[in-house]
Amino acid sequence: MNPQAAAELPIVDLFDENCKPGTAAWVSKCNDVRVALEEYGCFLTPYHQVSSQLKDQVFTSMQELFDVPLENKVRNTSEKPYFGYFKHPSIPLSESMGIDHPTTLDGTQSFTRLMWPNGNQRFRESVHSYATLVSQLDRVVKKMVFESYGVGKYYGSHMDSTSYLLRLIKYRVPDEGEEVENCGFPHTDKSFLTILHDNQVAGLQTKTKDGRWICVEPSGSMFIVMAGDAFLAWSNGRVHSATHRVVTEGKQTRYCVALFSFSGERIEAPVELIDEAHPLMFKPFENMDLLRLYSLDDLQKYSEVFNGGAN
Ligand SMILES: O=C(O)CCC(=O)C(=O)O
Ligand SMILES: [Fe+2]
Repeated sequence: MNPQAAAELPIVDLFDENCKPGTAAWVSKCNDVRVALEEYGCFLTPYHQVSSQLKDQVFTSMQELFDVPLENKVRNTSEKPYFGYFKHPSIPLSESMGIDHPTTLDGTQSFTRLMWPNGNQRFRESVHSYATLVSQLDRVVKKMVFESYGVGKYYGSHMDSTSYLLRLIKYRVPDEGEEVENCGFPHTDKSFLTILHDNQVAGLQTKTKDGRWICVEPSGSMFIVMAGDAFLAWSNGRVHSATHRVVTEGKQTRYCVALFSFSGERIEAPVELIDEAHPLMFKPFENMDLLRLYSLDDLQKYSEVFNGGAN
């Protein structure tokens, strides 16, 4: 069945005027955010703190970035999977690069130096401002969900331990005559939360709980907030982590900026979220271990471990 182009995903405006922490409007908004994440695993939100000008700068900078020579791109390495330059035969149209700690000047500076040894101030500044602003959206969403579950007391230490990865992703147009099987690599994110924004070229699809694929409208003025598997585990299975994929039409290049947040604390459901109706679903684990476990690079290694492989 073809995916539906449904305006079905919830839209939650987190920053409307009346919505200040402590007010009834805030409590009701927290509820909307929580319910959206429980039902769909994602929602759309307008976020005007990132100006149109800044978005344009980021996407223009991304075009420049993917034009740097491959020998520069491959300098973007990391011991953490998906934090570096990534291109995989199973997703032939896409390549991505990762900026670790993008909300710090050091993080954006060292990445920029790898790509442009003589510097590229416009790139560094726009990416740093973008990541900083979007990380504030990440904070608000989590504050709302934690409060909505009545466990706001864990929010501070959770955020203190949180780290970010900014992944810049390109989906190219296939070359003439190039046959590609574009099945879009369905997956769930291993992050706690992911916030996506694209250059208004469609492609993202998410799977509903009842198994239907729906096309997410190109983001435009909206940002897509999506829960990852770590959030699901922390919430003891209440938050849904939606399977999603990117299937582009192949007529225009799609760029997507994804801010992933990872918890530095052990992922462990708060005791308040465990009861008879909700017995503990997951043993405590480290967010980064989850990422490593599922990385494409490491699947081979782990399948050997699981199969008891001797070598
Ligand atoms: O390009 C997109 O919209 C989504 C990318 C994505 O799902 C990911 O990088 O995990
Ligand atoms: Fe994803």
